[in-house]
Amino acid sequence: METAAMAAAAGSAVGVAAKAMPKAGAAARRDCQLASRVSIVRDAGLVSKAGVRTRVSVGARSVRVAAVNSSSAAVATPSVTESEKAVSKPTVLVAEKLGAAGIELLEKVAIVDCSYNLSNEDLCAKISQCDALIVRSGTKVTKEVFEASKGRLKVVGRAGVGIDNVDLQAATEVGCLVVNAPTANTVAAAEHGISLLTAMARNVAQASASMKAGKWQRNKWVGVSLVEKTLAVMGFGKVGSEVARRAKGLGMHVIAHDPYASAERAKALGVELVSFDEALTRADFISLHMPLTPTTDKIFNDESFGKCKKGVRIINVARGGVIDEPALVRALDAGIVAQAALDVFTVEPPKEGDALVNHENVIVTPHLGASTMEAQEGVAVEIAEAVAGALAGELSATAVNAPMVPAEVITELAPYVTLAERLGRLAVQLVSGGAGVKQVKVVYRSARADDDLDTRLLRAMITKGLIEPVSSAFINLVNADYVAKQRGLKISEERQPTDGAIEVPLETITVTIANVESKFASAISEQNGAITLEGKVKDGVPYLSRVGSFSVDVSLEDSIILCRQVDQPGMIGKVGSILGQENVNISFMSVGRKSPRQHAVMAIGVDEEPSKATLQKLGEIPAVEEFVFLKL
Ligand SMILES: NC(=O)c1ccc[n+]([C@@H]2O[C@H](COP(=O)([O-])OP(=O)(O)OC[C@H]3O[C@@H](n4cnc5c(N)ncnc54)[C@H](O)[C@@H]3O)[C@@H](O)[C@H]2O)c1
Ligand SMILES: O=C(O)[C@H](O)COP(=O)(O)O
Repeated sequence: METAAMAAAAGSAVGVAAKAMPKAGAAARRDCQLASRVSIVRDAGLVSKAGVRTRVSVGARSVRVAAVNSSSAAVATPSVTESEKAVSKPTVLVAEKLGAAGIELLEKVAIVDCSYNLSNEDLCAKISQCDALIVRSGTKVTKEVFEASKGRLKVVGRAGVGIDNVDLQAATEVGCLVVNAPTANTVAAAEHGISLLTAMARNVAQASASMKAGKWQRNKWVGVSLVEKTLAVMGFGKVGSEVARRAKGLGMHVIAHDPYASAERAKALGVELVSFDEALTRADFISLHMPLTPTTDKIFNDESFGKCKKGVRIINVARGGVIDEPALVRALDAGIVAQAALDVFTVEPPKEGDALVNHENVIVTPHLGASTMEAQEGVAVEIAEAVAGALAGELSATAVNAPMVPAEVITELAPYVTLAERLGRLAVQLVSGGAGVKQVKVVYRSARADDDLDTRLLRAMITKGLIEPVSSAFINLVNADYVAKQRGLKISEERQPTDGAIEVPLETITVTIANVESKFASAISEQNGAITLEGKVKDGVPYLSRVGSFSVDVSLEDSIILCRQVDQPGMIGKVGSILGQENVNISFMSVGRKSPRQHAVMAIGVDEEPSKATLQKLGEIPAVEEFVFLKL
């Protein structure tokens, strides 16, 4: 159950249980989590009794057989037996060519539909049948695509680094996790940068073309040397630092500009970090390796070219959009930029007759930076593992739009995550009428230092618990804060230090909802005037420990009835016999009172939902002052 909540928090496969898992590498780790994965489907209607969980059909979500497109470039149509086996597998749409090793890995856990070159219209038509989508840089995953998925799409995998072709905001809004493959093509991109640098300096492309045209122009294609020249690496991240390392090997002086780079890492590579302007004024060669962001959009423009050394040479294997392309044409024509070597373009492919592509001092490649056999196999495996992991309920290490929560934190917090969701779920059911829930305060009592307790998962799950029972929203770690904000729900968190053992992450979690009325008045605390529920974890099981001002002790595994009564002998028997008459099994019962024979709150865990008539009979017991049934 814990993992069900966490999987949902991770934005992963709610309603998706992948049964056949591979046994090797990271996939084998997932195999060990089979039980957890099965529990993932609980939110989608899993029946759970006595610790035995069974997958039940939840409409179209649980039964999926490949809806394969006969026009697909690669289609694996399952045989009848395979289809049967595949019944509970998620569907992954691979929309751009992916290495075979990645496809094989995915096929072990999913129905894989490889449909390349889909138009936006075709992608939108297909996407509502898919749990995951894998793309490279050629597919625009727009808001329209997320809307067309109608909530089914849970993961977008970008088989590469740049995620500028994915609308992250739209993904986050619908709770779709976006993961990328940030490392496997680093060396390929760096090598391509160096290829372009050397090819440009020695006019390799032009000389080759001229010779193939029957010419022998030894004087025309005299190049420039690299040794002792200054190379400015703009963006000293993974690719940039690999380019720097290689350029040092060519005898170049390497400087770098990167507002976020570590000076120590630069020093270790013998690279001097400089300002943007200094990089421009000192460089003989400029190699671009920053992401395309609102800040870097057209950062190379008339003004910046104007600051460059006359005759500078530019290499771009990052993103076309970081260069104002008409400004580069002007700088080339003016001789400010002597040459440019470009792998990436603002619009890909560029329009026919594009002035930059056709400029005589420009060499071009069609976005080939990541295109080596080795990189593509690596990227395919990296993204397949990330997508399969996300579908299996793991929090991904390469998530782009969700906070990273280390695996050990997830394991340790598992029962608290369940507790958090259930407290939220119970608290919202206690609200009556009117204004709605706007202000929620969560108090964590813990002996841990602030930086030793990551509460993001807990907050997301409280949000899930608060919102899901009263709306059609699907909440997970990806979109919890966004959805809360959209709904005007303000969740504040407070840490209260205790003297307890630091081995225990949390002693209690308290959820309070202020400025609302309650359908169970005793849930309003005398202390703060707000609906107040406190919970704790005992032996790995979440418990409700306080309702309003009353202490209770009831495990949060089943639905509960809260009942305020005048404390007197025989109450437990009366309640028990009314529930027993309707065959409602009581799993747990506790009575909290402030003093004998005064008001008391009875919390009763029930395996079945009592009928209205039965609840009414409880209410008719003379000593019962109020009661409420809360569903978990
Ligand atoms: N042509 C290709 O096929 C190809 C292949 C791989 C990567 N790329 C692109 O190369 C770029 C770098 O990839 P990476 O894997 O090294 O990413 P990375 O995140 O490791 O590095 C990017 C670096 O740019 C820095 N940066 C951010 N804003 C900056 C700014 N305004 N000025 C200077 N630096 C800034 C960041 O601090 C970071 O260090 C990305 O745009 C990626 O999409 C292209
Ligand atoms: O960002 C990247 O990883 C590169 O631009 C590679 O893109 P590609 O996967 O489309 O080759």
